Amino acid sequence: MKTKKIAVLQGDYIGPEIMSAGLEVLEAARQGTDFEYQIHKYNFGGEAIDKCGEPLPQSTIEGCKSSDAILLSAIGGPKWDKASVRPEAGLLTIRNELGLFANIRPTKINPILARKSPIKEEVIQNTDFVIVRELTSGIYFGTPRKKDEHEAIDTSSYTVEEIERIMHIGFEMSMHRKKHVTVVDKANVLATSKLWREVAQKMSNEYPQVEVDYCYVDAAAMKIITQPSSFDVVITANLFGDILSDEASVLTGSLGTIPSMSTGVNGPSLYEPIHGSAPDIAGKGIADPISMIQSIEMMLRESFAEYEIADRIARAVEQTIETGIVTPDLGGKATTKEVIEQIIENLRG
Ligand SMILES: NC(=O)C1=CN([C@@H]2O[C@H](COP(=O)(O)OP(=O)(O)OC[C@H]3O[C@@H](n4cnc5c(N)ncnc54)[C@H](O)[C@@H]3O)[C@@H](O)[C@H]2O)C=CC1
Ligand SMILES: CC(C)CC(=O)C(=O)O
Ligand SMILES: [Mg+2]
Repeated sequence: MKTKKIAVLQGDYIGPEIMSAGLEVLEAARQGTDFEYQIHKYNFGGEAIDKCGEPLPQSTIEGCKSSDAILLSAIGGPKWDKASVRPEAGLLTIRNELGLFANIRPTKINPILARKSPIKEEVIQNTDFVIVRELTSGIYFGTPRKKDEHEAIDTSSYTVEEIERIMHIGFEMSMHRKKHVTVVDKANVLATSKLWREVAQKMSNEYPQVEVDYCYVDAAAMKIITQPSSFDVVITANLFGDILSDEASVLTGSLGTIPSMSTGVNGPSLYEPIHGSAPDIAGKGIADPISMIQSIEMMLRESFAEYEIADRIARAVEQTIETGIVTPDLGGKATTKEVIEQIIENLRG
């Protein structure tokens, strides 16, 4: 079997802490199997600004393009908030450079974690949906963009082609799930959202088996909390998907547990937690590593078809949560290191 090349962007603040935790679990899980990989680390984000003067050096783009998959933890933080080019700009550019237009963010309730959720168990039970977020267009990429002392402008723009390709991913995904798509937009106000609906309505004719409904983003924000099990595949624009996925993470107990995959037409996919670099807890040894570990699990399934290793990781994480060895975001007292040690012990079980 060919050795897989994994590009690693370890990020800022808690980034390196959760990345090394995740890689330890990957190494423990693949032992005794024929899955071979090589890690190649590249400078990215704030770390790259410090070392190379820019958040996304060309060598990082090239290294990522030549890899089989990319692992990213999280970038940014107060150290670079006043930088002329912030780490976040590097994140947007890498998504664009690699053509990663679809960001898949799952929200699935684990019965053990359900007890940690601030939402009532009877409300969240049976929740299992994915947010399919458009990732390389919309207001995060709009021009003109302007800010001076008197005025600031952001522009949101979508073409039919950009909407069609993300709709296609979402509809296809629904065919392997409950065949239910919810298109989330603000079509009562925004021109881009009106176009989203038109494209969605046309595409729904190609998928007669799929039940499609439409929901304004403000109502969707409410329904995610009150009726989360009513969703299957949520297809939405860049900004709305960013916000709704952080909201959805509350259902599972913590933002620190949610992975994601960003994918495009060709080239490697990128796997990363949905959260940021959590500067408030960096260096304390208490960052929840589960989001990073689940991102690695997702990589094993989606990029490498290593289902057996991925399943073993999933079970080891679940067993660890069951024994109550969890970090403070999930109401526990364990450190990142203790969580990892327990997961590895379960893997060796
Ligand atoms: N993909 C990326 O790299 C992203 C980067 N960011 C950047 O991260 C920086 C911090 O942003 P914030 O708004 O504070 O969002 P954040 O997601 O970093 O943190 C929000 C809250 O969640 C907690 N949290 C996040 N991940 C956790 C984990 N694994 N374990 C335990 N608790 C966790 C944090 O401690 C904090 O209280 C900013 O510079 C922001 O731009 C934000 C989102 C995504
Ligand atoms: C920091 C932003 C550019 C990205 C973000 O919040 C996200 O992708 O979840
Ligand atoms: Mg976000």
